[in-house]
Amino acid sequence: MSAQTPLLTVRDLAKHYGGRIGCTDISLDLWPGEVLAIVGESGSGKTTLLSCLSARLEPSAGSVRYHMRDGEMRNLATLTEAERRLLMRTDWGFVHQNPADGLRMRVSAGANVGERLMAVGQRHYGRLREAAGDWLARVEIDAARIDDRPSEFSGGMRQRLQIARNLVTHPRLVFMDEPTGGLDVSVQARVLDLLRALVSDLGLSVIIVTHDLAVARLLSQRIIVMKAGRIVEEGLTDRVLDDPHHPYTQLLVASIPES
Ligand SMILES: Nc1ncnc2c1ncn2[C@@H]1O[C@H](COP(=O)(O)OP(=O)(O)OP(=O)(O)O)[C@@H](O)[C@H]1O
Repeated sequence: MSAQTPLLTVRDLAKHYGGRIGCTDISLDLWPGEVLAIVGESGSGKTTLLSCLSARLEPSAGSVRYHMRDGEMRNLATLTEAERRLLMRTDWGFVHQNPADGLRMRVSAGANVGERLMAVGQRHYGRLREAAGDWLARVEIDAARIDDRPSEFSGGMRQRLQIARNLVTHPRLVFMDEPTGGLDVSVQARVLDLLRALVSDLGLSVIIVTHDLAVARLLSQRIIVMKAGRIVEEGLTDRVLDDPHHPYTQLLVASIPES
């Protein structure tokens, strides 16, 4: 794929809930290998935007186009349900804040990872198990736990398992919704380190929603700041956080506790 072609192109996107604005006037490009953070206070439209970008919610106006593996730029609104599901199971990942939303809690850790591979046609039991074992190791879960269910895992382990389940198919684009939001602070740091290493090793493109500017600083190269459904500022993460131009961003940055 040409480095000159964006992976995702968003133009004049809006989502309304009745008379209420979810998000509006959103235009952006995501480039291959780029990590983009969407930040803003509660109710600013982050989740609405992420849902529209990941084809979970139909926009009220505007377009989201994705550069498919075959090179075609497709408007997500024109995908068939089968095409959309295939994208979600293969080329895309989605890491939820609550691991239970992205895992099957009553099947083993190994099966949680293997299942995504089966969806792309891998059938050989030995190879599925080997790949699952490799991925558990990559997310620092002891191989001896492969037959345990996620319901027997700690919160941090569950989140690492959810990450493994998402990455096993080598997606090109991973959406993340507050991936460390539900974890204890001490556990957050380890999951963040792991995410950062995996994103860089695999050259992933990521769109991450977070209200935590420290998470945005650690993971993202570019940031968009949302307020009342609109983008009020965007730019390179270090620039936006070190030299915020919009008064709202200045307020957000000022509210980070000094560490
Ligand atoms: N299903 C819905 N029905 C009606 N209004 C909604 C719905 N979902 C979101 N909204 C409204 O859209 C706006 C944006 O909400 P959204 O959940 O996208 O914000 P957010 O930035 O993700 O907030 P949080 O950080 O609290 O998750 C809010 O005014 C919200 O009340």
